[in-house]
Amino acid sequence: MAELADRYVTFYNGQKMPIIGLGTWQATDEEIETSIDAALEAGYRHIDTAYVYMNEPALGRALKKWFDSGKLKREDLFIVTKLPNFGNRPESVEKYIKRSLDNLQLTYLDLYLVHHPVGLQEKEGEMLPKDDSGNLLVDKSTDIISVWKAMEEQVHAGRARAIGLSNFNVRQISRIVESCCIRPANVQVELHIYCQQKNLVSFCEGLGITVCAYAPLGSPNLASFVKMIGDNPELIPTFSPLTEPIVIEIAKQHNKAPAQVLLRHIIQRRIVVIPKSTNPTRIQDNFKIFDFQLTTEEMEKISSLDKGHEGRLFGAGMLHGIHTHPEYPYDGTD
Ligand SMILES: NC(=O)C1=CN([C@@H]2O[C@H](COP(=O)(O)OP(=O)(O)OC[C@H]3O[C@@H](n4cnc5c(N)ncnc54)[C@H](OP(=O)(O)O)[C@@H]3O)[C@@H](O)[C@H]2O)C=CC1
Ligand SMILES: O=C1CO[C@H](CO)[C@@H](O)[C@@H]1O
Repeated sequence: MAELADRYVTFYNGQKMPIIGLGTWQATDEEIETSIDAALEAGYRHIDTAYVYMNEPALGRALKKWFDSGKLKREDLFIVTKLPNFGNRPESVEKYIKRSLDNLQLTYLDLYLVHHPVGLQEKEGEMLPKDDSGNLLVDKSTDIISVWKAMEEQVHAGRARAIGLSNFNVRQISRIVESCCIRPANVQVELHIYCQQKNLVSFCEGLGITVCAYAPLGSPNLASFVKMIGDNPELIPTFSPLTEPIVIEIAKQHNKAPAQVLLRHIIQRRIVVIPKSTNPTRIQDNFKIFDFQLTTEEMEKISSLDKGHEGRLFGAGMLHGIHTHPEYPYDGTD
């Protein structure tokens, strides 16, 4: 059994974030209810969503059911959601956090993240506002510093216990840290065996900022999403962490599944993971990562699989037009 301390990371303000949470991107309303039930029964206490995933209302209903049953209390859970790109304006932050809280039927969030440094224009009801040529409607006037000030106000107002950033690069995090009153508590970025974010992780560690890994299994459904939004799935790299031979070999040694080794490798680096699944068996399996340990040699073997920025799946190949924004974060450097 894992020590209790192994199951959390601790923010600089003392708040504890469960080191594994359930990802919910692409989960439909119907899937949310069964996956939340399966996850909470399996022991998950941390759920990751976002305004743009459009499943906050279903998640809110599922959570209410658990609270009403008396099986769990609000303070037992760690709920994360995110400010949409089209809310990246200081005057929009309060509006969107209030909408998320209403959707989730909650009075506070444990962590509220700026989803992305790139601001988009607002087109009511559209999650990815685009022009007639299919280019994202970027808003080049985004001022990430003033957006952050508005995020800080959400902590003062009691709507968020902690605030953080997602998809920001090291230089952007550094700009926020230099001018902030409340430091980001957590930074959520793409992180898996081929994109290990070694520089960003050590930069954040040095500042006492925790890191959360999205797409820890390599987001195997990404190409179908890219096709669905009208982008070219052929531009998405075909890396597949789940079928990496070194991972399969290590998994056999431990009598574990490749997904469990991928997740274990990340939490052993003291990084939070949020694997998404709507399949109850996989939800349970993904949580069974506290009863084995990778050896130093195994950690090193997996560490050597890193491709740095080349290993990124969520890059310029998707969201046509996003790279024209001055805050586009993935230019191949830190
Ligand atoms: N901040 C950001 O910009 C982003 C945040 N995120 C967050 O991170 C979460 C995780 O990332 P995501 O992109 O979903 O990708 P993941 O790497 O978590 O992969 C999820 C996919 O893997 C499948 N899967 C889950 N468990 C297993 C298993 N044990 N074996 C084999 N396949 C499995 C799932 O299918 P099935 O459901 O059928 O099990 C699903 O298709 C998101 O859900 C979201 O909450 C994600 C992307 C960007
Ligand atoms: O969380 C996310 C999942 O992927 C989507 C497409 O890029 C984004 O909305 C967002 O980054």
